[in-house]
Amino acid sequence: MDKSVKVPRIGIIGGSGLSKLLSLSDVRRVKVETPFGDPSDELILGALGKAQVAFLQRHGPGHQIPPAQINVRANIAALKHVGCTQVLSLSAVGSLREDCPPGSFVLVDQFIDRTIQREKTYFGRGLVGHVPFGDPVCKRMRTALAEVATKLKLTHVNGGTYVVMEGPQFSTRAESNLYRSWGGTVIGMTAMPEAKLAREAELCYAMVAMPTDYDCWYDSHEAVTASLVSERMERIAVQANALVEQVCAVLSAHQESCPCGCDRALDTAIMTHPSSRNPEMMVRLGFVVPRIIQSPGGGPK
Ligand SMILES: CSC[C@H]1O[C@H](OP(=O)(O)O)[C@H](O)[C@@H]1O
Ligand SMILES: Nc1ncnc2[nH]cnc12
Repeated sequence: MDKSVKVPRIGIIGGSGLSKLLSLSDVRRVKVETPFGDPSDELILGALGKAQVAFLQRHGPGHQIPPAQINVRANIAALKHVGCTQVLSLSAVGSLREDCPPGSFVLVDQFIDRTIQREKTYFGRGLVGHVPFGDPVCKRMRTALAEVATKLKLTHVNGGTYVVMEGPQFSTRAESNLYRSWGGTVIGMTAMPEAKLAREAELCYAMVAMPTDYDCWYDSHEAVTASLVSERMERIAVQANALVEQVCAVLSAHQESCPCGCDRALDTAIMTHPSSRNPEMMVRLGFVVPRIIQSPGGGPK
């Protein structure tokens, strides 16, 4: 890999209706091959103001990849490989709460993972690991997002639970009401396993959820359709871009180690004895977390 590609960057994952960043300059596209297969698309490297970023369309060019078939392991591995240390993820969601209307922003701090069909870990037989996940979102990133959202006078809620459903069909009304009774704030199909894999990759991760609809629970509002999601995302794109651009300026100043410990998640994670670790799995994990093989004596035990 060209060395100039690998500088400290902010990874930005764009979801439905957010296929590009409006003010990106010095743009170049790179194809990253990973031991986990191909990411959803080439990464778009560039500068957002003074911040170096890597943008990835989650559903691929022209929205070809459905939520359950996104190769999230490759997406996260590719972002890490080009030097990303923080990942800002954007997702169009249904709102489960009256006070998070379409057009607002929810700075998510928790998830309920209801997905069933997806590859969710870089670990496995021969290399067993369990990362802490009580606080799945990086507090330093979420604080920065809240400050910028306030400065931009965006309607936003700081904190909220994102229920991740399998899809691709939207929920039944009974399910939607069940998720509300669980304390869900928003519902979408893509935040998992993204957040889990970001933690295993020792990346800081934050999720900006953008409600486009009230799912199907709210009788006096239109129930969700894919067309409604696209239409509402078009309306919010300029505000979403402003939030991303301004928060990247703050995130790019995060040079020191993460106070929440996101960048050291593997320190306490690995169960398999060093002499019993599968060498191929170590190499694959090493693509994502190079320190695990670069410093066998000093890296995670
Ligand atoms: C087009 S409606 C359903 C689809 O939109 C959201 O995608 P993303 O999270 O990538 O913005 C939602 O999670 C579903 O995947
Ligand atoms: N109601 C909804 N359910 C799941 N994903 C969504 N994305 C946007 N709206 C959604």
